[in-house]
Amino acid sequence: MPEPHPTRRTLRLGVCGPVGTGKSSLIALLCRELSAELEIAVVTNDIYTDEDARFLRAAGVLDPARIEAVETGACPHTAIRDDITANLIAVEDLEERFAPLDLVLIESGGDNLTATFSPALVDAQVFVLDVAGGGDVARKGGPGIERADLLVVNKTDLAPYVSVDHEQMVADASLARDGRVVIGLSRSDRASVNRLVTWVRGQLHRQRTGTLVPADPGPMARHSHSHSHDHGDDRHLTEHHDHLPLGTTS
Ligand SMILES: Nc1nc2c(ncn2[C@@H]2O[C@H](COP(=O)(O)OP(=O)(O)OP(=O)(O)O)[C@@H](O)[C@H]2O)c(=O)[nH]1
Repeated sequence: MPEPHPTRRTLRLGVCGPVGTGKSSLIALLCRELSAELEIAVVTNDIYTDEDARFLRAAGVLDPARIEAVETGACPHTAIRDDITANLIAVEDLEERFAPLDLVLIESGGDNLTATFSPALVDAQVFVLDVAGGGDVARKGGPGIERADLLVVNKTDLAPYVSVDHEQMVADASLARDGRVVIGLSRSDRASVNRLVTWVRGQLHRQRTGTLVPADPGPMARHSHSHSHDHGDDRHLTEHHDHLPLGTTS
């Protein structure tokens, strides 16, 4: 009878955030930095294509067979939070084919500020913003910004070109996060890359020692809608949860 693989649970790490903030680049960076010491695989999510998977395969940072693409066909958050089946199958397939894996990185399709991973899919999650999205984004809140395990304020090297004070942005984010970790990151700033890599190693250590408990950043924040009714100008304010992005009204 073949010997079973030793049971070393893979760390499943989610990376999400708005379109173009640098999620694929951050994953490529982590593969480059850690693939000599860790067995890594990647799952990407795109709405209509396998663009992110192709970008990562072309980056040459990992054996292309270790990169699987999920085509969500719908809003990216549905596949990482509402119905995670396709992602779980992709992760489990990689874990079986390349056992024992240390780390599976799961990239969400670019979404809005409300998207977060289900804790049933990932052990820990990173939310990525970038300075080019504006210095005020970190103050806008939402579950990812406020409660993801790590918030990255990316592309700090671009800050002078878009008139953003990235240190202030990191300070605003830290305030919104009640002490949870924030890293100002640029792929060209070695010290910031080291901080990111150290954080990932820390998660791996916590997972292996059984102290990493997947935390749900939660659904989008409570918000209110005013509804006008037919009876005169009587207006009712209803507070509830739904799937609209923050700041939109129905
Ligand atoms: N200057 C600078 N540019 C960066 C950095 N990281 C990523 N970029 C650039 O930002 C752009 C978007 O990066 P991606 O990694 O494709 O972003 P993404 O979040 O995966 O994009 P989507 O999957 O489309 O949501 C690319 O042109 C990257 O080269 C950085 O640290 N500094």
